Amino acid sequence: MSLSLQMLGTGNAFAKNYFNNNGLLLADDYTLLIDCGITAPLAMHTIGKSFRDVNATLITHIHADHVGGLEELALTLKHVYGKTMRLHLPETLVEPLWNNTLKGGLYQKDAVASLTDIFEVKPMKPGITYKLAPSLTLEIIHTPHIPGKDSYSLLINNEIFYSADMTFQPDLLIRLVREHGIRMILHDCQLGGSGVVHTTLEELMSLPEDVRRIIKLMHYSDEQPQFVGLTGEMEFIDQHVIYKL
Ligand SMILES: O=c1ccn([C@@H]2O[C@@H]3COP(=O)(O)O[C@H]3[C@H]2O)c(=O)[nH]1
Ligand SMILES: [Zn+2]
Ligand SMILES: [Zn+2]
Repeated sequence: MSLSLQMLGTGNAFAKNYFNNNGLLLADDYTLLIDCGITAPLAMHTIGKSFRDVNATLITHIHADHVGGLEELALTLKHVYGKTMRLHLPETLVEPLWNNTLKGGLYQKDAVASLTDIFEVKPMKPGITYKLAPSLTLEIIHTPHIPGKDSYSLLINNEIFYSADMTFQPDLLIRLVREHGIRMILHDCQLGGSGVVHTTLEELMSLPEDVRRIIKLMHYSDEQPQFVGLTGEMEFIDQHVIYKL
């Protein structure tokens, strides 16, 4: 069994030197796109891949750096390739993703009036393990981000935690490592300021050593090069590099 991750981008919502924090999870010959932000179509083009190469897409929450590329994805697949993308997403996001984000661009009288008319929708509930492919299972965990905006982190194969955008949750992280045996944490990382809607580097640095040791940092600002070497045991992941998980 082979599991790898290639981030299409590792930047935060306002980064200009990095694409949006979206990733390709490669489980043997199955590819899952985790989030599809505004820059995802260009990032895919940059690494020489097409949305046709993706078996399914998963959405963590509704912010443009995570869903802004879905209109292009859906229209390209439908009108250029005659395909439909399988879309895994928390059930609470199905209605707002359509009504608040995609309807404006994708609605078509008598043809496309809901998310299920343009995607193969697979709603998910927290606490249930979903088998997406022979060597890939996924569970969603509701994690705090912005008041009133549902956001969900991921448990991959019951051994890797992939954070959505989230505020600092030390108890969850410690529990995942010490009680659940998680062996890797991919975490969003705000390099400066206070962690109002994201987790800051300073907060992650305050975690115990056994937790820090398995953290990889993503969703960072253009200031990232100034922080290389200043993150303790935690390493930045680079966009487009394929990491064996
Ligand atoms: O109360 C708020 C709400 C939002 N924001 C910014 O908007 C961005 C939206 O995408 P993001 O979730 O990746 O990051 C968010 C932040 O950079 C913020 O700083 N404070
Ligand atoms: Zn984001
Ligand atoms: Zn967000």
